Amino acid sequence: MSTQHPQDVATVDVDVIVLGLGVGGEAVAGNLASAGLDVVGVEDGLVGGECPYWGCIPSKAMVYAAARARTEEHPDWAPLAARIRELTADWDDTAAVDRLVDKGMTFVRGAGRITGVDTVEATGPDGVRRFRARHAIVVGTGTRAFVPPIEGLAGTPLWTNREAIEADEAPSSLAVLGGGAIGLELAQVFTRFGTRVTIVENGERVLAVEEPESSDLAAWALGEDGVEIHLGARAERVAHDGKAFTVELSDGRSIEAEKLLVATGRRVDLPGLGAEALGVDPHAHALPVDGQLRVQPGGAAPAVWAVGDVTGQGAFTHVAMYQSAIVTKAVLHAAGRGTAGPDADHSALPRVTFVDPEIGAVGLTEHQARTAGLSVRIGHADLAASSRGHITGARGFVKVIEDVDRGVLVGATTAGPAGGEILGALVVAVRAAVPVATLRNMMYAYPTYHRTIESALADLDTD
Ligand SMILES: Cc1cc2nc3c(=O)[nH]c(=O)nc-3n(C[C@H](O)[C@H](O)[C@H](O)COP(=O)(O)OP(=O)(O)OC[C@H]3O[C@@H](n4cnc5c(N)ncnc54)[C@H](O)[C@@H]3O)c2cc1C
Ligand SMILES: NC(=O)c1ccc[n+]([C@@H]2O[C@H](COP(=O)([O-])OP(=O)(O)OC[C@H]3O[C@@H](n4cnc5c(N)ncnc54)[C@H](O)[C@@H]3O)[C@@H](O)[C@H]2O)c1
Repeated sequence: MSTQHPQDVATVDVDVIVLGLGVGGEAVAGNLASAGLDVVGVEDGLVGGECPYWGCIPSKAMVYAAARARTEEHPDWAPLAARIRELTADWDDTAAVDRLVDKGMTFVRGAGRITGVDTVEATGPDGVRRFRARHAIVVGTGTRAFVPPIEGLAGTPLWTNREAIEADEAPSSLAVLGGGAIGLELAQVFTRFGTRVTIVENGERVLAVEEPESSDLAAWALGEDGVEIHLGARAERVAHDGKAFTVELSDGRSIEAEKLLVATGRRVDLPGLGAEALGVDPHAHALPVDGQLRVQPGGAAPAVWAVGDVTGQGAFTHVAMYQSAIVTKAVLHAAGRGTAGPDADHSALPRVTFVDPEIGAVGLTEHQARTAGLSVRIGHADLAASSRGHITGARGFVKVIEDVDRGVLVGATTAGPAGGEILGALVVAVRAAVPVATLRNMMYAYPTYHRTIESALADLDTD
């Protein structure tokens, strides 16, 4: 550990400082270093962020293994735990750091904090280091699991997504707080490995950000797998006696479980990253950005860009990746290299919740479209009524939302086997504003699940 005093540390001038090297920051830092800029990247945890180590990649490996486990009499967790250790390189980011360093980036392990419109201070194992950016600071600090202030919860050995992903064995029982994407995906994984799972969801339905039909399907599917779901119930008190948790609910019931997974949403840490130094309200839910993803504190815009979850435009890896290309171009332009690129367009945001059956969605839900004041027509079709659904007995549906004034789709849901894959067609339809008339005058291969899109489009007439 260095014994230097922070005030003795000289400030090093660089072209760009990237704060947080998760999905978004890693891509921007790599791109800019490859383009020849002098880039310093500051990362407190693992380079790559949540997605490869505790998010998308290991959780989808779990989903994949759980689909097979469902058909086995005595599913074994050990091979899955080994597979996850392999996929995450045992939670080691050496290869990712080396990739960035090979591109010319200077890597600093430590917690970074913005101290001025162009300065960052990083505190890590090697002490304090200070940097000043000639062209840009890029913030990609992501989100952390939010643990609600429930009596007795703090200080217990609770699980967030991280401990759930790192689990060496499936517990005998698991209580899950929160019926969002994380809670649902992990609940289904563990129940399929023999864990008795109970979900406690504050709201009136699970997966509340999606269509009510999606909530019903997800609740039905998890119920079929044996998951118990308590809706409209708040956890009021939590206790841990050294062996198991007791969760007391607002409706008077209580749940006992060996483990407790808290999946009640995620939060950005604006005070922690020093957002106040930019003139941003540290209590805001995200960094406010313009179309070029430049931070907009309200007054004069500093040369600071944001990428990924911290922008509040959708907490998905594909959002961070999409935004990283826009930020790369914008920073290169600010550095006098190349032309300005187009603004980000988040209107056709795809989401896939990887429960079985998968629930894909893009753009607006029916409720969002109506709230936005659009003149709306809805088309709905059951997968079971399609030829392929008839053959396989699969459950699911396609729902499309038309903006009648423009004659285009503004949102859609594709739920069923491969729902996330079928979604692709409707992401194109929404993003490219393909006229509904054209979508109706095309062929859908027989007998596929995606033919249900054609049936949903035909159903628009009945609305
Ligand atoms: C269980 C789970 C499953 C998910 N599944 C999917 C999925 O299937 N598909 C999908 O699209 N998305 C999924 N996501 C979401 C996805 O992981 C995130 O959207 C994505 O990781 C966001 O990338 P990011 O770069 O914005 O932030 P992050 O990946 O969170 O990375 C931010 C990085 O910044 C670092 N950092 C933070 N503050 C500082 C600081 N002050 N100084 C230095 N470093 C700092 C952190 O250590 C971290 O490494 C999932 C998330 C979870 C938790
Ligand atoms: N497949 C994917 O792409 C994927 C998978 C996992 C996560 N993610 C991303 O991560 C984000 C966060 O996921 P999440 O599931 O943690 O959050 P979420 O915000 O989607 O869901 C949290 C749920 O917890 C409930 N809740 C809040 N406080 C509660 C309490 N005290 N008791 C009981 N319930 C409570 C909320 O009503 C909500 O339904 C997602 O929105 C998504 O962007 C994506």
